[in-house]
Amino acid sequence: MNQDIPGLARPAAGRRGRILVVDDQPANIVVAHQILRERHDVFMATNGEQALEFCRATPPDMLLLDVEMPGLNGMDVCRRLKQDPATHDIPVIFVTGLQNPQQELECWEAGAADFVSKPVTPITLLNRVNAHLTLKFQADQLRVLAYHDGLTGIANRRNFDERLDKAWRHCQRARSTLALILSDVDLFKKYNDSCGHHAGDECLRQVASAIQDQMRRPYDLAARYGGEEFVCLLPETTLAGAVTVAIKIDAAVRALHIQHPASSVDVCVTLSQGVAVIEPDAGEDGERLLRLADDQLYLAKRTGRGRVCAV
Ligand SMILES: Nc1nc2c(ncn2[C@@H]2O[C@H](COP(=O)(O)OP(=O)(O)OP(=O)(O)O)[C@@H](O)[C@H]2O)c(=O)[nH]1
Repeated sequence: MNQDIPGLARPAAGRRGRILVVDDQPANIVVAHQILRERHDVFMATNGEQALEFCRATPPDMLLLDVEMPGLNGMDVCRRLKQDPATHDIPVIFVTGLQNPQQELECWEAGAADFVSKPVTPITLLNRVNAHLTLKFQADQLRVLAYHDGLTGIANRRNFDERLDKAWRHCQRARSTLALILSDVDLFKKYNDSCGHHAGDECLRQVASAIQDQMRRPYDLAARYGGEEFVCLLPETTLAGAVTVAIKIDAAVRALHIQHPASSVDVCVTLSQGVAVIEPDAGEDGERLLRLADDQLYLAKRTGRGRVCAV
């Protein structure tokens, strides 16, 4: 039905948005729902606390936020969303009944993406929502590209560096251990030379996926560390636990049965792995953990490859 409305912009990236409509007057929510429901999934909250709870639990793609509400008003809600890294990228469109420049200024300062006036004009509301959703989806896509490796699709080095820093501080606070596995494809230069770069790329994709499949806890991270080297970050994990994961990775990669005609280790592709565990200390950072794991990886290479060494 909306397709027939003259002047309607293309729906944002062809995707349905998840839009939270926040208004203390249920009748206003019903109006917004009627306008948006055909193209988007609409959720509702009738006060600020409910809205914040919804955003923390299941962040929507956008908020349509009433300015005047009893309790937490729209500006309070917006400010809190912008302070929380988990919600600060959600665009907020204020729905305002007053033509009040001072209030508008406060909304911009609170982090508004845009305004619409009550009573809302359906075509204007839809176009504003679509325009901001398009920007939001593009920003989401850029973030995925910036934090993931283009060849294998798993986390990239930047992603790992940031997560290592967070995991370090978390384990320091929790007085728990932080484990790290460095995994390097054995004799990969020879693999490329004998099978070709295209096969080399495909091999890295399969190895990455096999490693990723072994990450079973929500805070575990597998990343491509560089070339043919991968890293797994395992917060709150003991040495024994990390070695178990490394052995599973070893088995999963061998089970791929990728023929390596130039390997002196096995007939198929294998990994050398170094495992290290540390109880993070104040005044240090993840570099030491990386160095410890790298020493073990070097030991695995030197003592025959296709094995796990741990400290
Ligand atoms: N196909 C492909 N090759 C890559 C990629 N990144 C790195 N390489 C290759 O990986 C090879 C790594 O070689 P080396 O560092 O000498 O290590 P190795 O041959 O695996 O030997 P060991 O580590 O001692 O077992 C180099 O030839 C790189 O060109 C990639 O994205 N695709």
